[in-house]
Amino acid sequence: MIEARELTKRYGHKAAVSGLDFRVEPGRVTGFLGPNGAGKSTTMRMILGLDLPSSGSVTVNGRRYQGMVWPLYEIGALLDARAVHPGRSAYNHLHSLAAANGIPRSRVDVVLEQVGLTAVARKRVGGFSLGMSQRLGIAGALLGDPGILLFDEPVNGLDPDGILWIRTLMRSLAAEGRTVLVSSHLMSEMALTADHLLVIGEGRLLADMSLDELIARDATDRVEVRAVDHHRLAGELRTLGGEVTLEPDGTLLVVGVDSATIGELAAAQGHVLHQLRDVTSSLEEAYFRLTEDSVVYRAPVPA
Ligand SMILES: Nc1ncnc2c1ncn2[C@@H]1O[C@H](COP(=O)(O)OP(=O)(O)OP(=O)(O)O)[C@@H](O)[C@H]1O
Repeated sequence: MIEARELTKRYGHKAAVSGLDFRVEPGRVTGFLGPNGAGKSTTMRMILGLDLPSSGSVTVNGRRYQGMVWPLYEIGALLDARAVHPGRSAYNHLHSLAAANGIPRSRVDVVLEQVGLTAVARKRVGGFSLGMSQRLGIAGALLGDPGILLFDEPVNGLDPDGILWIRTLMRSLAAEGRTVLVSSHLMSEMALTADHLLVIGEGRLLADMSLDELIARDATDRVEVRAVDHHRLAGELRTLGGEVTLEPDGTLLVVGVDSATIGELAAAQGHVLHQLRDVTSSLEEAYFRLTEDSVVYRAPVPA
């Protein structure tokens, strides 16, 4: 388990992370979300002892990372997959990591097999594709067979096969009872991978809840209707108390009247419908609404 208490990091006058309180529990994948500059990497670096908190604390299995004798047995991390000496082979890279951390050499073959790099183990890392480098980074994280794993943007730049592989790996690590914390900007991927979410904005905790709860909290039940005479139908739905938005393509978005009622009204009034469907909120929509006030870097939307 990872536990942060009032975790704060200031750079000069600016707080990158402000009073974060959270627990990352075992047995599930916890997604770590937030806009650019929200403080995700800074938090991960503090968990791993690469940065010291200005105040507050963060512990791994109840202890600070700096106090661990052999940390790779407790927590493994993928932060920057390209941060590997390019002239080394995958095998040598993992072997030296194992040797420096008191991990038996036999684990190197095990993790190479686990990430599918056995066939290229003797090749120079400098010639690896991004996907192969990510796999090597993950092999390094798994080397000590730790109970806690941290992945910073693990699917960045990966092809669909690579993304599916990482998703499956994370789910199986969590199913084995491990603690898995993963940051990502890909909402559709997070919706498929994470059970629980921590959302931060401008260094502050915005949400700490299950994926289902976050989506349900934001949900506004809407119905999408396409009708031949959409202007007449829109008027009739407004008379029923519906809030109706007319999209440029003629689609009506209706809040406040359910799809069964709309279907019955359409039949009674002789409307020809081309579409009638319930729309549920996605994680992406819930995320946008949650973080809209804390986006630091925002470009103007093209007209
Ligand atoms: N070494 C540093 N010195 C000064 N400011 C820093 C340093 N590291 C991070 N920051 C600032 O702290 C804030 C949080 O940055 P951080 O990289 O943790 O965000 P992030 O959520 O990981 O962003 P991204 O999604 O873009 O990776 C940013 O405003 C960043 O500019």
